[in-house]
Amino acid sequence: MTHRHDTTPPDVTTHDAPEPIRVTVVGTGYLGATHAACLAELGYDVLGLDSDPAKIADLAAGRLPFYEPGLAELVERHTASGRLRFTTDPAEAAAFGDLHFVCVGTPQRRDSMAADTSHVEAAVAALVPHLRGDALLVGKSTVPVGTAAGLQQLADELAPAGVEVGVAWNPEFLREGRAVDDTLRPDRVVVGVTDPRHEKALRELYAPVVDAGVPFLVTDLATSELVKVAANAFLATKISFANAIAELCDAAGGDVVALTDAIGHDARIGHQFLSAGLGFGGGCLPKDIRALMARAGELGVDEALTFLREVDAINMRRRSRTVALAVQECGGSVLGRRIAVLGAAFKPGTDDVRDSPALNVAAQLQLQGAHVRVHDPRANATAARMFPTLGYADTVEDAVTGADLVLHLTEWEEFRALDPALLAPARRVVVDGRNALDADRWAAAGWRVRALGRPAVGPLATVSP
Ligand SMILES: NC(=O)c1ccc[n+]([C@@H]2O[C@H](COP(=O)([O-])OP(=O)(O)OC[C@H]3O[C@@H](n4cnc5c(N)ncnc54)[C@H](O)[C@@H]3O)[C@@H](O)[C@H]2O)c1
Ligand SMILES: O=c1ccn([C@@H]2O[C@H](COP(=O)(O)OP(=O)(O)O[C@H]3O[C@H](CO)[C@@H](O)[C@H](O)[C@H]3O)[C@@H](O)[C@H]2O)c(=O)[nH]1
Repeated sequence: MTHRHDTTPPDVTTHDAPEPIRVTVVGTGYLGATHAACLAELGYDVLGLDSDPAKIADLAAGRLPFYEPGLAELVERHTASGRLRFTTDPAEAAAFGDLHFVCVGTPQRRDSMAADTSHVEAAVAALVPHLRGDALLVGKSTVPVGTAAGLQQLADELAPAGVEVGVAWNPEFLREGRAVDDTLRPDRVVVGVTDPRHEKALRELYAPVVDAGVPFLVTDLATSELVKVAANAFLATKISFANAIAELCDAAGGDVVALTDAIGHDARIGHQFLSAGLGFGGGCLPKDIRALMARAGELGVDEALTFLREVDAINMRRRSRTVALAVQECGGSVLGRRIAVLGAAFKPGTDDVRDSPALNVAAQLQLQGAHVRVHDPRANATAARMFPTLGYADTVEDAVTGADLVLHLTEWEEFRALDPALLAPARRVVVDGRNALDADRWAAAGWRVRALGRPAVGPLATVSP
C-alpha cells in the first residue's frame, strides 16, 4: 500500500446517499474514538457511546482524551460540523440508527490469562433492550473465538418482541500511532457474517474505503474472530524470534541488528517486526497471545499453541535482561544510583502505557533502590497515573543531567535526534533497549553504548561502585 503515514482521507468520494447512514460506536477508547471519527470523515452520521462520562464530556467538546497523531483534528472538525456526537445513554444510541459497532475493551482477566469479555456482554445487554427496529451489531473488539455466537444468543434473548438483531464481526488491525491512516487505508477489511444482508450492509458502509482498492474479505464469525488473534500471535512470534536470536548473539558475540537486516532481505521473511530489543508491550499483543492460549485450552487444543508460551517468556525475559544490564553497568547494584529512563509509552507515537516495557524496567530498577527519572515526549502524564511513585522529568536534559546511567527504552524520533555530546550525565553510559540510537555517534561523543544482542561500543571501563 502507498502513503502509509498519511493521515489525510483517501482519495475517494464520500458516501453520497441523500440520508447519510447513521452509525453508533459503542466504546470510544483508542479503537472506538478512531473508528467513530473516521466514519464521520467518510461522510456518515456517527454517535459514540461510552460508559465513562469524563471521556464522553471531553469528546463531546471536541477534545481527544489521549494522544493519537491526526485524530484530534478529525474529532474537532466533526464534532464542530455535528456529524460526530457522543452520549453515555444506551437508549439514545439504540434509537440513533440500525448499525452499531462494538469497540469496548477486552482486557486480560485478573485471575487467568483469558480475555475478559464482560464489557462486550454488558454493552450488548445495555443496548439491545432499547432497540425499536431491526438492527445489526458489528463487533470490532478483539475477542476469543465463539464470543460472537454467544452475543447473538444474548441479543436474541434480550431483543424486544418483533425486533430482529443480527451479529457480525469486523476485526480491527489498526496500530496505535498510525490509527487514522490504518483505518482510512487498511491493508484489508475482514467481515464475519451469518447472513448475506449483513455482508451487504457492511459492503455499503465500507465502499468509500474498499473502492480505493482495499480487499474486502468475507468469512464466517469464528474465522473472523480467529483472523484477528492469529495475526497478532504471528506478529508477536516474529518479534520474539528476533529476540531469541538476540540472546544467541549475546552468548556468541554476534550482532542481532546486522543479522535481522540480513535475513530480512529474503522477501519471504521481510524486515518488518524483526526489531530485537526490549520486546513487545501495549494493550494488544501481550494480552491477545495469552487469551489465544487460554481459548485453545478451553477448546482442548492447547498443545497447538504451546509455542506461544515461549513467545511470551522470551518477551518477558527482555525486560529482566535489560534490568540486569543496567545493574551490571552500575557495577553490580543500582542502589542509590541515578538512572534516566528515556521513554514511557509502550512504543513511539502514542501516550499509551498499558503493559509498557519501558515502565516495567523503570519500576523494577526503582524497586532495587535506584532513583529513576523518566522522560517521555507524550506519555509522562499517563505514566504518572499508572506509576505515581516514579520520578518524571519535563525534558531529556532534566532526566539525564547528573545521571549515572541512561536507558533508552522507547524509540521516539526526538531521542534518536539527540546530540549525545550536549548531554551532561555523571557518567556517559547508555543502554539502548531499542537498538535505535546511532551507536557510533554516541561512542564518538565519549559514550559507552550497551544493547541486548549487540557487542558493547565505546569506552570499555565499567562504572566503578
Ligand atoms: N488499541 C488498539 O490499537 C486496538 C486495535 C485493534 C483492536 N483493539 C481491540 O479493541 C478493543 C478496545 O481496545 P481499546 O484499546 O480501544 O481500549 P480502551 O480501553 O482504550 O477503550 C475501551 C472503551 O470502552 C469503554 N467501555 C467499557 N465498557 C463499556 C460499556 N459496557 N459500554 C460502553 N463503553 C464501555 C471504556 O470506558 C473505554 O472508553 C479491545 O478488544 C482491543 O483488543 C484495539
Ligand atoms: O519489530 C518490532 C515491532 C514492534 N515491537 C514492539 O511491539 C509492540 C507492539 O507494536 P505494534 O504492533 O506496532 O503496536 P500496537 O498498536 O499494539 O498494534 C498491534 O496490536 C493492535 C491491537 O490488536 C493490532 O490492531 C495491530 O495490527 C498490531 O500491530 C510495541 O511494544 C513495539 O515496541 C518490537 O519490539 N519489535
